[in-house]
Amino acid sequence: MSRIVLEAEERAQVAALADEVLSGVEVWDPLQLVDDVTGLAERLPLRLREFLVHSRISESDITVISGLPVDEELVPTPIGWDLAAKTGAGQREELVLLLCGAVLGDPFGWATQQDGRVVHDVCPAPGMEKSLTSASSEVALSLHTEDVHHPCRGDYVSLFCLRNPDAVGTTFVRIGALDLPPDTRRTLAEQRFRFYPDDSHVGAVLNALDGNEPADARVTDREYDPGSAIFGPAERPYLRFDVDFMSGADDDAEHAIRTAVDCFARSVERVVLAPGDAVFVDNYRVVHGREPFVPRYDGKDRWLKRLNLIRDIRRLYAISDTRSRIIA
Ligand SMILES: NC(=[NH2+])NCCC[C@H](N)C(=O)O
Ligand SMILES: O=C(O)CCC(=O)C(=O)O
Ligand SMILES: [Fe+2]
Repeated sequence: MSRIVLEAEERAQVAALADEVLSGVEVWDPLQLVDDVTGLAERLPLRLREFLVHSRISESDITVISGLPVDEELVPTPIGWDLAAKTGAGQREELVLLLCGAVLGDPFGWATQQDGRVVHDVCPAPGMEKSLTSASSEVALSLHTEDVHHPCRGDYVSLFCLRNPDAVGTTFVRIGALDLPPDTRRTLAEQRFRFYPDDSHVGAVLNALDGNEPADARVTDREYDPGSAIFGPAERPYLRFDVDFMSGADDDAEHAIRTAVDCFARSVERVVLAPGDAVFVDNYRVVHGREPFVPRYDGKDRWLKRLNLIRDIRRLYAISDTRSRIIA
């Protein structure tokens, strides 16, 4: 994990940049700003930019910025992402995340997720306590690759912490730390797996199931080509994994999934994000999840902003028929 802690002066510089940009926009819409943030990010503190560029080039597994500005008069935590969207809660924080993220990659979103927004809210929602989505609380969010089903899933998933009063941990397994038996590793590297949209993708799954069925019971409106769970350079491989939304083609492949899950449990690390911390998780090198917690619904709940980043937005344009940052 690589970490930078901003000095007070650097924090003030980021806040001033964000305030200046915000004062020039009439209606806050991150999608309108997204073409500009890469240029604006040139005005972040030099030490921060150098740190992020180095992270990108070295493929740092987990990159943390501490000491980013969070509004001292931050509004209460919205009760669910849809309320956050409706009220426009945490706009300056969305912009701060966009500015930092733009140094690592190009921001994009999903038409099927959180109403097609570019910046998401991660906060607990009533009725979702035991769901398999980021709005859950009482159950652990299993270790996953973000948006495991899609070839254009993010190179990074980034999380900016606005509140975390109960010190709930975000969990990680770095593929470099995984001690997989050789035969399991070999099986995972074969194209014997299918990956499905997770339950946060509304409309991507035709029959919403209750989460207890095997992943391949999720009948969808598109074909899911078999792929491998481990791929890329042998000396520095990539991982694609979400036990809740993948299936193996045969008994051996299913067994490899279960063995990998057991190995994850032995290599899991945790980071407790504090307000002002942003983490950029390399979505090819690391699976991430979250510990369970008790939701409050009193305005003081844990609250993160989330942003997906792809290293080159053209990978997305190339498989689309419109030039959009929102994957249909
Ligand atoms: N194993 C899982 N629960 N995967 C889904 C992860 C949560 C999903 N990314 C969301 O935004 O809600
Ligand atoms: O809440 C967290 O710490 C992680 C949530 C997560 O995995 C996500 O929002 O994709
Ligand atoms: Fe996630």
